[in-house]
Order: sequence, then C-alpha cells, then structure tokens
Amino acid sequence: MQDWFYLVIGILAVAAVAAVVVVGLVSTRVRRPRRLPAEARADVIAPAPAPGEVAGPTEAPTEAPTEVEKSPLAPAEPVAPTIERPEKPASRMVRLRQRLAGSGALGRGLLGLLSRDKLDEDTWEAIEDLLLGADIGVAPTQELVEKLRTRMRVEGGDTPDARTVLREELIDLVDPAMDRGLRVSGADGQPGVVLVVGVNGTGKTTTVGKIARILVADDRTALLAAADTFRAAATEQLATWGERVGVEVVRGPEGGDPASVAFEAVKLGVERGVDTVVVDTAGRLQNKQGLMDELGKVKRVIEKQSPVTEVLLVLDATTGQNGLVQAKVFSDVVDVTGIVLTKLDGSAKGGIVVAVQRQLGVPVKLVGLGEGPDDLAPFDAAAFVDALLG
Ligand SMILES: Nc1nc2c(ncn2[C@@H]2O[C@H](COP(=O)(O)OP(=O)(O)OP(=O)(O)O)[C@@H](O)[C@H]2O)c(=O)[nH]1
Repeated sequence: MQDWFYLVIGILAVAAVAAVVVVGLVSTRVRRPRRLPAEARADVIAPAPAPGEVAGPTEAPTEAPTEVEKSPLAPAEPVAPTIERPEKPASRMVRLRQRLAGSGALGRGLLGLLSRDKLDEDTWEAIEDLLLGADIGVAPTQELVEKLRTRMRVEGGDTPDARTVLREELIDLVDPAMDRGLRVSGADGQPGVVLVVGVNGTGKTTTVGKIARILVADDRTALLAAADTFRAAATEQLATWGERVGVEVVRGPEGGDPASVAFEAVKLGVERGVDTVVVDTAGRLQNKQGLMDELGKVKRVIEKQSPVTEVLLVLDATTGQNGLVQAKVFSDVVDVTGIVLTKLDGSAKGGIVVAVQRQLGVPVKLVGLGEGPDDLAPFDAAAFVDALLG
C-alpha cells in the first residue's frame, strides 16, 4: 500500500514539473517581440532630426558615427545667416517696366484712338471712357481730353504725332515737378523716422521690408519697428525681412501697445545713431475711430524722441475708388507725406496714380510692382508714362 502511495505521489510530481515547463515555453513564445520591418523600426527608434538637419537614411551607419550622430541631442552647427545685397533702387523702374503690362493697355488704347485719321466725337468719347475706366478720375480726364483736343487740332497739321502729344500730356498730368524724394534722414544727427500706415492687406509689412532693402542698398543703417502688434505673423514676417539684409527689428509682446514699440525703436535708433528707423503699423480700418486715434498716438509718442520725417500711406492699386476713400481718412489723422502704390503689377488701373495725388496733394513716391524682395521702385513720372505707352 505504501509503495502505491509513493508511486502516485511521484507520478503527480513529474506531471507538475512537466506542466510548469510547458507553460513557461508557451508564455516565452507569446512575449517575444515581433520583428519589425526595417522601415517601421527606423520610425520607432531613430530620433527626429534636429532643426536644420536633414533626415538621413535609416540603415545602420557602416562607418564610425560622428559626434553629432552619436548624440541626437547635440545642437546643430550654427549656420551664419547669409546677408543679401539688395538691388540698387535707381534702375528698378526700368527693370520692372514689363510688369505694368496691365496698365500698358491704357496707353496702347489711347494711342490707337488718337492715331485715327479722323478724330470725331465718338473717338473722343472712347478716349474719355478709357481714361475713366483706368481710374484717373473725372476732373483729370476732362482736363486731359481738353488739352489733347486743342493740341491735336492746333499741332495736327498733316501728320499729328499722337504719341509725342500724348506722352507730354500724360507726364504733365502725373506731375514731374512733385518732390518724390524719401525723407529718410533726420536733422542734427537724429535718425530719419519713416512711419508706414494703411489698411490691412495693402502690403504695409512687405513694403517696410522692401524699404529696408532700399536703405541697405544705399549704404544706410536702419532699424525696423514691428508696431503691428495685432498680428503676430506680421512681426515674424518683418523679422524675416530684417534678417535677410542684416537689419535689426524691434518688437513687443503680441497685442502690446504699438506706440511703446515705436517709442523703443526710435529711442534705440537715436542711441545707436542709425540713419533711419522705419515703423510698421497695424492695418486699421478707417471706420474705427479708436484705432485711428491710436495711430495719432504712435506718431506723438515717437516725436518725444525724434521727429517723424516721412509718413508713407500704402495703398493697393487694385482697390480703385475705395482706396481713395481710405487715403482721405488716413490723411486726416496723420500728415501723409508720400504714397506707396502697391500691386500696380496686378492692376490695369494705373490712372490711380493721378487720382490719388490729386485727392491728397501728395506725391506717389514708391510703387510696388511684384512680390519679389526688390520689386519696389522709386516712382518716376516719365518712366511710368513710357511704360504705359510701351
Ligand atoms: N503683386 C504684388 N503683391 C504685393 C505687392 N506688395 C505686397 N504684395 C502682397 O500683398 C500681400 C499682403 O501684404 P502684407 O505686407 O502682409 O500686407 P499688410 O498691409 O502688412 O497686412 P496687415 O499686416 O494685415 O496689415 C502679400 O501677399 C504681399 O506679398 C506688390 O507690389 N505686388
């Protein structure tokens, strides 16, 4: 009986050990990680490339790793920013001439009509319509047509030179006598202060960046003030413009007081003795009196440091009559001293140059002729008319 008892115990013990071994083997199989395909392994294991680094191949390196590769946290080698050399402004209008193709249709249309053998009433009416359609405005259109009528009648003779007459009269209308120089220098060693204003989306920030390039091209030192604190992206945008030409940008906290940013920038400009401080402002809707008052405040606060030498109003050439309404409101708040007409490359309405100058009695000083960094040109009446006439 005892033998039987020991035999049963022995069999049970052997069975228990066998069960433990089997369970152990099975669980080891279940827990062993699946082999991942090479690509998936790389996604999981490889560190994300550091900023500025280019993600390389994921295979194991065949050579000894470099210091940077050994430590994925090692900072990327600082890359010295490349400072660009902007184009000198003098030749820009000529280079950008073909961008006025839209407005060129006006010149070609007028020339075609004036060159007709017979200048009858229908032709003069068509000329008037062309001028009005190009946003020159009613009074300037009537003046021009009157002068053209007189000259074509008096000088007509056998072979009236329509092109010469038209060119002279258009240049006269655009007014070559206006002083279009940018006032970028201050008196008594103070910096010149250029305040750039206008409705949002007209191209103010872009224009400030382009003006910085003009100043650098003319070997002037400059400082930019990102006083458009309403739109964080505007500050970033300006910082990028500044970096590209090595011009410092003074910025404030998002939503902060624009007047304080402008004040700090001009103060720094005075301390450093820079030639020019250019101040970008927020795009303000003309019907928001509070915002317009704020613009007046920006100017007053700047002038505690140094006088504002130029107030540039940026207008989008494609907005036509609406742009003129904006222009009037801005000129009531700050003394606008010059106009920057942007997006003239995308407009068939070059006549707005004449209309806005008449409306404000202030010259167009710069024209935007594209989105390229150096597509801002000093305005020249004769070059503009020549571009219109093709
Ligand atoms: N085609 C063309 N586009 C231009 C010109 N000037 C500016 N732009 C474009 O107009 C758009 C608006 O320019 P921004 O400089 O951001 O306008 P903003 O007035 O500062 O706008 P806010 O910061 O919102 O007030 C951008 O896409 C510019 O590239 C120009 O002369 N021609």
